[in-house]
Amino acid sequence: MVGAPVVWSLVTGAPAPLQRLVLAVDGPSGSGKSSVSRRVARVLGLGVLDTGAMYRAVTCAALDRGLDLADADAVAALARAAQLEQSLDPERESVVIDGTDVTTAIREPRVSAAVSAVATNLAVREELVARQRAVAASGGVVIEGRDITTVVAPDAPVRILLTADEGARVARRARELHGTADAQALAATQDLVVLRDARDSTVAAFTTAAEGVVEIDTSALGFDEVVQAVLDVVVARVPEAAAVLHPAEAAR
Ligand SMILES: Nc1ncnc2c1ncn2[C@@H]1O[C@H](COP(=O)(O)OP(=O)(O)OP(=O)(O)O)[C@@H](O)[C@H]1O
Ligand SMILES: Nc1ccn([C@H]2C[C@H](O)[C@@H](COP(=O)(O)O)O2)c(=O)n1
Repeated sequence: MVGAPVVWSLVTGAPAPLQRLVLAVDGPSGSGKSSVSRRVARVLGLGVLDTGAMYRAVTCAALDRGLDLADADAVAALARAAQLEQSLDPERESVVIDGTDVTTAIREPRVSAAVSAVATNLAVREELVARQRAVAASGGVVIEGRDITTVVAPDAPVRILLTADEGARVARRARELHGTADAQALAATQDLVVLRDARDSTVAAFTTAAEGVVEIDTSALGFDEVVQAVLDVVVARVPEAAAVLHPAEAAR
């Protein structure tokens, strides 16, 4: 079919050069970075680090301990002391903080509503960025968030900013949360996306691409088309990646 997306699939294990690869992905809420990064990691045989989950885990622990999130020192102390274990396996999402499995809890509305207060705490950011850089140093990973292309891994060989217009992002989130993007669902979702981005953008630049970062506007693209666009950038920047990819024979 003319114009049908060609989706890459993995035919062999990732070659040695990809084991050192860091693919940095940023974007605003609903741009698709978590879902796209997970799929790309699977296809390339890489790990995936969801850095938003780290901010969410600290938020969860702070709320569970009854901390006042406005108490920047107390929350930063918690972040510094926290034992955070996170699966990098794209097939298995798992987040454990100080022995408590918060994989599901970090997605609860109470955490989504509060996480910006933690993500805008500069001392918390310093701690979590250091941990994210340690993962980047090991390589073989897709890292996604808001400041990966600019702060965490500005030297990564592949850096991508996923964008989408506000309407598309709110509609995606509405479908995810309410199963529909009707007027009521859109209204209920608008602030979740727009206000959080406004708060988060006070500490990270994720709306315009920094120099050397490839922007992919996903507004009019389907999920598989975005995955392919990302893989095309990877192959353009790291030609060795082509050795493990071939066009899928049928749409996946
Ligand atoms: N190109 C696309 N077209 C339609 N829906 C998409 C597309 N990409 C992702 N989605 C869907 O949009 C929703 C939001 O995607 P995702 O969670 O990956 O975004 P995100 O950028 O990581 O957002 P956040 O930072 O808020 O977690 C998901 O339900 C996902 O399946
Ligand atoms: N590198 C990052 C990753 C995430 N954040 C903020 C943005 C959100 O408020 C929160 C949770 O992220 P999400 O799971 O919705 O992607 O953490 C950030 O500031 N920097």
